[in-house]
Amino acid sequence: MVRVAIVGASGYTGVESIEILLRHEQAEVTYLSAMTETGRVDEIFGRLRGRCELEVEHLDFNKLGEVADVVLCCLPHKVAMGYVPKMLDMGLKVVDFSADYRLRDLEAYEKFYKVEHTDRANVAKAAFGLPELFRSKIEGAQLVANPGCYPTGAMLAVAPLLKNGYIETSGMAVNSVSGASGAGKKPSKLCHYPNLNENLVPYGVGTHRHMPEMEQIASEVAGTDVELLFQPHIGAFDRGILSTVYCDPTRELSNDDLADIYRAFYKRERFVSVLGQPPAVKNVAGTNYCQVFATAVKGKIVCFSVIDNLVKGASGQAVQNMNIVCGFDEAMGLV
Ligand SMILES: NC(=O)C1=CN([C@@H]2O[C@H](COP(=O)(O)OP(=O)(O)OC[C@H]3O[C@@H](n4cnc5c(N)ncnc54)[C@H](OP(=O)(O)O)[C@@H]3O)[C@@H](O)[C@H]2O)C=CC1
Ligand SMILES: CC(=O)N[C@@H](CCC(=O)OP(=O)(O)O)C(=O)O
Repeated sequence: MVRVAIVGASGYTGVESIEILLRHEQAEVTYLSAMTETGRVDEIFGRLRGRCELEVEHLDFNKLGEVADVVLCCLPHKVAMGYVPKMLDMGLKVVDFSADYRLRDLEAYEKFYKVEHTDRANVAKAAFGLPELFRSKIEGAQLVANPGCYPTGAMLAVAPLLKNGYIETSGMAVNSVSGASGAGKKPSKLCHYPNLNENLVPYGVGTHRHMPEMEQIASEVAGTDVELLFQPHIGAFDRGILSTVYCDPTRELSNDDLADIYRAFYKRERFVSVLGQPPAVKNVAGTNYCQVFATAVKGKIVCFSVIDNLVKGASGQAVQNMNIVCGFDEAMGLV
C-alpha cells in the first residue's frame, strides 16, 4: 500500500482526492492538512460521514515524513512552491495541483502569475502530468505538475490534429465554459450566488494564465511553436468544462477523415472517448473521462471536449499520475 498525504485537504480538490482514494485498492490516505479549516474531515465535509474520520491538521513536516510516501499538494498557486521543495528534499513523491511547476518558461510564469518564482531549480525536474500526451515523462518522476483544468480539456480536443500537422500553428481560438467549482472554495464577488446564478460571464480576456500553458502543451505536441487565443467563461453550474476550439486545416479533411484521425490517436486511452457528435458536460460529471469530437465546418475544423474540472481537470488526473509514478494500473481508483 502506498501512503498518501493530502495537503490542502479542506478545499474542493482536496475532498475530491479523498473521495477517489477511498476507492483505491493500493493507496491509503494517512494524513490531511489545511491552513484554517482543521478538525475531523467528516465534519468539514458531511459527504464523508461514515467513510473517513481522519483529522485535518496544520501541516507538520516531521509527521508528514513519518506517515506518507506520496503527497497530493492541493495548495493555491504561489503557495505551493513554498512547500514543495521541502517535500522533495524529504524524498516524498509529489503531485502538485498548482501552476507553480507547469510553465517551463519562467518569464511567462512571472508575467502571468505576477510573482517571482522561488523554486526555479525544481521546475526543470517536474514532469507535465497530462498522461495521454506525455506519459513516458511521468513514469519515474518525483515531481509531477498536474495541468490546469482548461488546458487539459482544450489540448486533448486538438492534440490529434496538432501532432500530425493537420492544422495551422497560429490563429487557433479556444473558447471554454467552466462550472463554478473551478474557482475553488474561496468566496468572490463573481461567484456569489445572486451574481452567478442563471448567469454566464466571460473573464480574463486576453490575459488568462492558462493561455501560455496551452501554448506550451500545443507546441510540444506539434513539435513547433504554436500561438493561440484562449477565452474562459464561468457559468451557473457546479462542475464541468466545455471547450470549443476553432482551427484552420492545412489540407482538406472530411468528417470521416477526422473520425479516423481521432480514433487512431486515442485508441489505447482509457479516459478519452471519441464521440460522433458534440459532447455535453453532464456526460462526464464525476468521472475521469474526457469526451472529444471534431467536425469540418465552412473551411474550419471545430473541436469540442468536455471534462469534469475537479476530476480529469484536477484530482482524477492527479491519481492517474500517481498511479503511473507508482507503477499501478493507471485507472486504479478512477471511474
Ligand atoms: N478547483 C478546480 O477545479 C481546480 C483547481 N486546481 C488547482 O488545485 C489547487 C487547489 O484548488 P482548490 O481545491 O479548488 O482550492 P480551494 O481554495 O478550494 O482549497 C485550497 C486549499 O489550500 C489551503 N490553503 C490555502 N492557502 C494556504 C496557505 N497559504 N497555506 C497553506 N494552505 C493553504 C486551504 O486551506 P484552508 O481552507 O484551511 O484555508 C485549502 O485546503 C489550486 O492550485 C488550484 O489552482 C487545478 C485544477 C482544477
Ligand atoms: C472557473 C475558474 O475560476 N477557473 C480557474 C481555473 C481553475 C484551474 O483548474 O486551473 P488552475 O489549476 O490553474 O487553477 C481560473 O480561471 O482561474
